Amino acid sequence: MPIEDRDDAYVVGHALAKHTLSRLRSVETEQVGFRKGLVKLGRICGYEIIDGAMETEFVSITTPLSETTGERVKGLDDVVIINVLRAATPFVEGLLKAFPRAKQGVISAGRDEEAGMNEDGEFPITVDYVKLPDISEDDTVIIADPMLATGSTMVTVLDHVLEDANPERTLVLSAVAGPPGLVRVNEAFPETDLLTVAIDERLDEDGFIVPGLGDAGDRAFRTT
Ligand SMILES: O=P(O)(O)OC[C@H]1O[C@H](OP(=O)(O)OP(=O)(O)O)[C@H](O)[C@@H]1O
Ligand SMILES: O=c1cc[nH]c(=O)[nH]1
Ligand SMILES: [Mg+2]
Repeated sequence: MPIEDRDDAYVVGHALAKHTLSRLRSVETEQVGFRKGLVKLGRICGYEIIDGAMETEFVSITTPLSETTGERVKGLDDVVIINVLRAATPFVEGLLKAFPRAKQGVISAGRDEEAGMNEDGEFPITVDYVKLPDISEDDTVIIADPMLATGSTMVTVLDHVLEDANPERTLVLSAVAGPPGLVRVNEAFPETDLLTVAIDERLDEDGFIVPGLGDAGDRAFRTT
């Protein structure tokens, strides 16, 4: 199934993506299964991005027997993947199976859970480390973070990534998105495309996505 265009996001409709996300959601899936699931989901999403958002071109090929025409994906070398530490790490490992030659950037950005959500539904975000590659005007930038909840983290990340860059396309890839995060990122960065595997119902009073899958970082890294 292709990527579906909803009003506020594109949704990955691949059956294996939904299957894998359902395993991730289950409270019975422990650390190793959870981490492997995020890797697998990243790989599937990467293939879906190629299938749904990238063009192919015809190329001449010589097989051991004859000349023929084949197809290659255009722009595979012009991809930048940004890992939002920490929960995106296994997700990015999977994405790299689809884009093995991507340039990579890392941003450590986290919600200040102790401060909590303010009355506008935003978290203060602490940014500890930013290391980005050069981003050119031909590049497709994929910012990976499995959870898009209030959008506070992603807006901060996009501020950093797009501060000095004007890539051809910017994609925010999540596994699960909450409606407030989609609205916030769309308002702040209307040119950015949001792609997710599921759009969930709501956020709870602590800013967690419901039904969601809990705290992705804690589940993947076995912290509490
Ligand atoms: O949309 P938001 O409300 O900003 O929430 C989403 C953020 O929360 C999680 O990270 P967290 O701050 O828990 O850091 P971690 O990856 O280190 O656990 C998640 O990986 C996102 O980065
Ligand atoms: O539900 C949520 C919200 C933010 N971060 C998570 O890991 N899970
Ligand atoms: Mg976390």
